[in-house]
Parts: sequence; C-alpha cells; structure tokens
Amino acid sequence: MNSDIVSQYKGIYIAMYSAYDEAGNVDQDRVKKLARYYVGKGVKGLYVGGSSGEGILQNAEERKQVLEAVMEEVKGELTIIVHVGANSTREAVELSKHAEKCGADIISAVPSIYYRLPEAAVENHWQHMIDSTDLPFIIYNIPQTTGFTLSTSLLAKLAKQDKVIGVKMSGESTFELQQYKETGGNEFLVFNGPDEQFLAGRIMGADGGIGGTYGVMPELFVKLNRLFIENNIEEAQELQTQINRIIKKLLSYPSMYGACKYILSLRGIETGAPRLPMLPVLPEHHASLAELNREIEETVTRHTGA
Ligand SMILES: CC(=O)N[C@@H]([C@@H](O)[C@H](O)[C@H](O)CO)[C@@H](O)CC(=O)C(=O)O
Repeated sequence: MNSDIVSQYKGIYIAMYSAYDEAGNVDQDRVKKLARYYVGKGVKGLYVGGSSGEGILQNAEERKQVLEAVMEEVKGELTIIVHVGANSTREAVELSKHAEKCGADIISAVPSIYYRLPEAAVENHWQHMIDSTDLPFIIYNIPQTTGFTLSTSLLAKLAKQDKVIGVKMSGESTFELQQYKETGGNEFLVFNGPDEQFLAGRIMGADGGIGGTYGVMPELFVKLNRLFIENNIEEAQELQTQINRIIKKLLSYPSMYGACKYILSLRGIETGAPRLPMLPVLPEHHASLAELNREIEETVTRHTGA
C-alpha cells in the first residue's frame, strides 16, 4: 500500500445517486450519464452505492450493475470508492470481490444493521471484507442510521492494518471526528460526512468530504475545500452558510434524494425517482425545486464564475 495515503486520496467525493428507468429498474445508461456529468467538476471521485446511492435498497445484482456502469464510464478519470456493506457478511464479501474485479479503487462498508450486534461481530463482519480483496478499506460510520457508533478502540485496532486506510465520519460530532483523526494518525484518512458541517469537519481534521448534496452542487464543495486550503476562513464560512440555506431547503421535501434527483433532471440528467420507501417528489414540489435549482446555479456562478 502506498505510504502517502492521505495525499493520494484526500478530496471531495460525491455520494452518487443511483439511476433508474421509469419502472424503477437500474438504468445503466442513466448511471453512466450521471457519472460523466461529474467529470471535470474538480471532484476527486465518487462514492458508489452508499446511503445516497440506495445500495441498501438494492439487491446484489443491481448493486453490481450500478458499479459496472460507473466503471465503464469513468474508470481512470475519477477515484471510485464502493460501498459494499450488506446485512450478511456473505453478501458484503461477494460485493467486495466484485468491486475488485471491476477495478474499483477502494471498498467501504457500514456495519450490518437490524440486529444490535456487539462490537466483536461488527469487527468480524468488516474483517471478512478486508481480507477478501487487496483493495484498501474505509470504515463507514453513520450511527444515526445504523445504531452503531465506531469506538476509538475499534478504530485503533482496525487501523493497524495497512489496508484500513480511513473512516467516513457521517456522525454529527466534530469532536468524535477529531478523535478519529487523532487515533488514526496523520496517515489515516478521515472524511467529513454531514455536508452542513463540511468546513467544521475540515477544521477539526478531516482530509476531505463525501456527501450526497455535493451531487447537485459539486462546484460549491470544491470551492469550499479550496477556500479552506487557502486559509480563507471568512469566505469559506460565508459559502458554507449559503450552502446550508440550500441544504435546509433540500431537507424540507418528503425525501431529499427525490429533491436532488429532480434538480438533476432539470439539468437533463434523468435518474428516475428514489426507490421506495423513499418518497418521490410530487408535482406540487416542481416549481419550488425549479426555483432552488436556479438558486444553486446562481450561487455557483457567483462563487466560481462558471
Ligand atoms: C445521514 C446522511 O445521509 N448523510 C449524508 C449527507 O450527505 C447528508 O445527506 C447531508 O449532509 C444532508 O443532511 C452522507 O454523509 C451520506 C453519504 O455520504 C452517502 O450517501 O453514503
């Protein structure tokens, strides 16, 4: 494994939505078009099949179809992290091996959900994925949905392995994020998860971010990241505030995924409705989402000149 992991992989990763046809089946052409849309936006890569990607709502075959389409379209142009987490260890290992076969760069996983598993079971679950390929592994910590909080002691244990290169911290505590960074050390990647706190996460030690709302405004997160790197905290804070006005509106719809997908459709990128039980947007939401799309595009122009 490359010793300078952080400089190799740090940056902005879009937690990419999945794309379906009108009947709700995975549509590989649409997946490819969406992946292509993100090339040239300045992001480091894509996080495929995560929360925003609804991997957990798809069967293994569908998850493979999504990844295969992404790899066919953008392999070598963007760094691809694949979420392979599944309830059964057997399925997660199958997806891990498939990711390696497709040429993905990194695998990542949430714990198994539903059963309130003890830490030893979660560790064993992750270890099977880690051992099943030669790919680097990023722990996905998202306690508000899984009910499992990664402890610093488990992180320290896992991070001793060369293959375990980082953590995606989607929990909201920037104190915990900082503790993960301190525990993992300088050569251990920490990605900020809550997009509303990107700047806070970076200040507390994150090396970049992985987020779902980046998908409708990647340029703004790339700019925000640059402002942080340039130590222009005042302007960064101002931009994060504007981003948060947008996120607050996105969160006010029955499903944020549906809202983001509708906004993408206004730009000619069709991804279908979110998968049930995620609620779709309704016709009555269309006008306000068109307005929000305009707000995003104006903000991008104002901040990047694009
Ligand atoms: C809890 C949750 O879903 N968090 C999202 C954020 O991108 C989130 O949608 C955003 O901050 C809006 O709240 C990401 O951390 C999840 C993510 O990256 C993913 O889709 O895998």
